[in-house]
Amino acid sequence: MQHDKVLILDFGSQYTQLIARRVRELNIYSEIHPFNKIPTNFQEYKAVILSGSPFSVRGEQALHPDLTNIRGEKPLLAVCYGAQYLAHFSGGEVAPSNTREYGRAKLAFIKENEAFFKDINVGSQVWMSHSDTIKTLPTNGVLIASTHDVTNAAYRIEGEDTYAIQFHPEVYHSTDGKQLLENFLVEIAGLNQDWTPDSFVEETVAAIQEKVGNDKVVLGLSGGVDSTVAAVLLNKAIGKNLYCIFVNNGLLRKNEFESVLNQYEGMGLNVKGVDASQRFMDALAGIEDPELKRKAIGNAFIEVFDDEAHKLTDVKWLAQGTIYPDVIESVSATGGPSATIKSHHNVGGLPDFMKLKIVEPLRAIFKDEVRRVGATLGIDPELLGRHPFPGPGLGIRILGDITAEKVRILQEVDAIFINGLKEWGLYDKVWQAGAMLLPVNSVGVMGDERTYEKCVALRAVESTDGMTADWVNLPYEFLQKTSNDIINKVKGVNRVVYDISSKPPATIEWE
Ligand SMILES: Nc1ncnc2c1ncn2[C@@H]1O[C@H](COP(=O)(O)OP(=O)(O)OP(=O)(O)O)[C@@H](O)[C@H]1O
Ligand SMILES: O=c1[nH]c(=O)c2[nH+]cn([C@@H]3O[C@H](COP(=O)(O)O)[C@@H](O)[C@H]3O)c2[nH]1
Ligand SMILES: NC(=O)CC[C@H](N)C(=O)O
Ligand SMILES: [Mg+2]
Repeated sequence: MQHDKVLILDFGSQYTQLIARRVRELNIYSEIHPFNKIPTNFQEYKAVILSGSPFSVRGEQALHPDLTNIRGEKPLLAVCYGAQYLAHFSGGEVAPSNTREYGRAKLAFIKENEAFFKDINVGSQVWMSHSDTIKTLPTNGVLIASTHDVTNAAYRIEGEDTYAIQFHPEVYHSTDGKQLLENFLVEIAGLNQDWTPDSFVEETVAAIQEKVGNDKVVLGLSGGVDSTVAAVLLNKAIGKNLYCIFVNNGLLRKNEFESVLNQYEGMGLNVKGVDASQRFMDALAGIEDPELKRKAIGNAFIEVFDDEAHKLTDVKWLAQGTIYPDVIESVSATGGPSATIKSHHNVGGLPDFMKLKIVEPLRAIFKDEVRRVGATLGIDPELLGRHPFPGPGLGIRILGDITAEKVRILQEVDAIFINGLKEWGLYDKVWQAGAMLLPVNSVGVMGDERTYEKCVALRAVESTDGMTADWVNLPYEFLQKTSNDIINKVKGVNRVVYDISSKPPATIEWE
């Protein structure tokens, strides 16, 4: 079954992913594409949303795509920069506002009988984040809402399904934001709300069967949520033709290789554990730069998969548990205006020599959606509740070069922290937690002796999808106990700090 889908054109706003999520929460499928790369299957999208942007419409670097083939052709919703640019493009005027507006505002005027504002009333709170303002509406523009400070807070274009808003409906602080998106997508654009986890499973299984047919597939299985859900989906689709490979890269958590392999027993998956720790350690020797480390790890993974694929005859596909944020963060919204933050190890693409085609059934969905799909597939809730753990593992939590001794230290520290969270009933309250080994020695005194040893940082965050995150307010008693345990039990560490930075700007992993 084909679902109605929404095209979100990204101008680089930090909130673009949130727009996609809000739309999907309405059970409508949405995709983000860079503003300057309209997909060739444009006709298949039922509605278009223009995102906000860090740029100014008036600036030299302004992003000015041609909207002629979009405006009036498809239902269009323009948000913030999108609304400003739509005005600018269509005969209106944008100017700097007297004060930069950031934060909450209330709708003070709403035009009557507008389907766009169905079930939304004067007084509704909206979230503003802009320093430009729409001074004059575009040709045929009709004012449909204002706040106390912003007259042109929402407008539409007469005779078209074109709507524009200065505020951000995708941000939770816009209390009726979801209703507004629903009004636009369902009332005005007439999209169906039928994209659900059940339908996702059914269609993905069918799509995999059609794509890979009778071919053999190898899958990188990590013990994490994403690859496990991908494996179960593929297993449902192609059964015995799926060969799962779990690589010990020497950068896993303490005892994780063995315990994960045990955990998969009884799930009906065909899993092989491959110990390649030495290969990774050799590849990483002496490398300090985070991006070079990531690349070295990514390459070593590829070599191991290639070797393993050669041991089986006739393998044509490599499957991975890549999810949407991996894709977005690695390739700057697929070549778009946002910056590359870090190269995720699994998104670089495969070298030509491998001749394997890629199958990534979760490539278009977010983490919480992956968990919902996993639940629909009947996967153990404990497994689905596992914190994310990056493919490069402890390799990107040991700042600077990696040695076997540093890995050992960090494994011990991490185990104390994570087991502590479980014992204290805090594990499920935290989205992700881990420890970083800093390239810093500091002075301590232990048993009247001077020590000069390593410092570790603990990090625990709340998040929904890893795109934004906030540090967790863990109880002092817990931090105190954990710090004591680490310093007393892990040789080589004499100082523990707790990371109290949110993302943005501080990413979850330190490298
Ligand atoms: N040790 C590993 N062995 C084999 N494949 C791996 C390993 N680590 C990562 N991968 C591959 O890289 C992909 C991306 O890793 P990532 O950590 O983002 O996902 P995950 O491990 O499946 O889930 P989670 O985010 O919950 O940790 C995985 O889905 C898997 O295909
Ligand atoms: O499979 C992965 N390969 C990688 O290279 C990688 N880098 C970061 N992460 C995970 O992604 C989420 C966001 O991480 P950052 O805030 O550090 O960018 C967090 O959940 C990170 O653990 C990775 N996962
Ligand atoms: N959030 C946005 O899209 C902001 C748009 C533009 N950069 C402004 O400051 O007005
Ligand atoms: Mg993982």
